[in-house]
Amino acid sequence: MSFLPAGCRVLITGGTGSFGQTMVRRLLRQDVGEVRVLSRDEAKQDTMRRRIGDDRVRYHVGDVRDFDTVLRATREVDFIFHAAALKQVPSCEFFPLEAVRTNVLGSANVIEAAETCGVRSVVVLSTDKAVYPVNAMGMSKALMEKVAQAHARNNPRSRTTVSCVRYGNVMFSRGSVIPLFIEQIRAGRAPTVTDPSMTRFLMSLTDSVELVEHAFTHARPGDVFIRKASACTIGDLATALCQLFDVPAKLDVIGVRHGEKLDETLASREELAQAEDFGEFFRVPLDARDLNYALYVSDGDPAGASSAAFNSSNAHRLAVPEIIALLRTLPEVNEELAAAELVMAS
Ligand SMILES: O=c1ccn([C@@H]2O[C@H](COP(=O)(O)OP(=O)(O)O[C@H]3O[C@H](CO)[C@H](O)[C@H](O)[C@H]3O)[C@@H](O)[C@H]2O)c(=O)[nH]1
Repeated sequence: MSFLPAGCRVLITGGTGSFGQTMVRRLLRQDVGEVRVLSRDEAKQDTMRRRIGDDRVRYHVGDVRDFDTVLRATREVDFIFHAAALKQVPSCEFFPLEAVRTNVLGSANVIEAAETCGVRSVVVLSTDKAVYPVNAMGMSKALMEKVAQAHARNNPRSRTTVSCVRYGNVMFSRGSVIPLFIEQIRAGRAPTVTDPSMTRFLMSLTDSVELVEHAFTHARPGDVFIRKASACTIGDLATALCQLFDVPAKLDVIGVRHGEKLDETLASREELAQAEDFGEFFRVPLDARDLNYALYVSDGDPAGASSAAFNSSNAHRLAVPEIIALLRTLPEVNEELAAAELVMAS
C-alpha cells in the first residue's frame, strides 16, 4: 500500500546508513517517482546501487554541512527524511564540534533548503539520547530537535511541515553492540559488556520506519513522534546471544565508555504531560506560544510535568527468553546463526 502520493520525489539524507537504506527499500515497494540519496561516502553508494538495482534511486555525493549540496539535492523534492548524523557516543565526546557541525548545523541546512524549495514535509531522525542529554551526541540531537521546532514556531505560514521522530537503540544497526557481541562470540571470545545492569530500549528497523511514514502524512508542524519500545539490560542481551549461539554465558565486563548513561529516556516528564498516547507511539505537540507568556495565563498547564519519564529502567523489561525471541526475528541474526552452524558442520 502506498502512503505517499504516486510519482512523488523523496530525499533521504544519510541514505546509505541502516535507517536510510531500510527507508529507501520500503519506498521502492511503493509508487514513488524518485528516491534521492544524499550521503558522503561514494563507495557505500556504489555498493548500494549494485545491490538495489533500481533506476528510481538517484545518488548525490555531498555533506549536509554544505548548504549548496543540500540545496541542489533538494530541488523538486516533495518529502525529506533526514537521517544523516554523527551518532557514535564516545567519538562525539572527543569531537563535540563535529557533532554540532553535522547534527545541528547540517540539520538546519536541510530544513532551510526544504523551506527554500517548498518541500511538503521533512521528518528528522532523533534518538533517546537527546532527552536529558549527558553526552555531546545527545546534546547535539536535542539541539537539532529545537531547530526543527523553532522552524515551525517561527514560520507559521510555511508550506513545509517539519517534524521529528525519536527512537531508542536500533538492533543490529551498523557499529552497534549486537553485531559486535556476535563477532566476539563467533571468534570464541566472551562478549565485552560495559555494565551488565545498563539498560537500553530495543527496536527493530522494520518496526521503526512505519512511524516515519506516519509523520510524513500526519505530522503537524513541530510535532515530535516517539516510538515506544521494550528494554533490556546489556547483561541479559549478552547472555541471550550466548544462549542463542550455544556457548557458555561468560561476560567480560569492561566498564562504562565515555559519555554513556546507565539508562536512556525516550520521553521526558515534561513531554509526557503534553503528549497524546497513540498506543505504539506518543505525539508531543509543539508549544506554539510566543514569548508573551502573560497572554496565555488561562492556557497554562498547572501540572507542568507527569510523575515519571518513560525510560529504559521503568519500561517493559524483556527477560532473556523474550530477548532471544526478538533476536530470532532479525534476518541478520539468523544469517549469522546459519553461518555459525555451517562452520560447526564442516
Ligand atoms: O563493547 C561494548 C559496546 C557497547 N556495549 C553496551 O551496549 C549498549 C548499546 O551500545 P551501542 O554502542 O550499540 O549503542 P549506544 O547505546 O551507545 O547508542 C549508539 O548506537 C545506537 C545504535 O542503535 C544509536 O545509533 C545511537 O545513536 C548511538 O549512540 C550500551 O549500553 C553499551 O554500553 C557493551 O556492553 N559493550
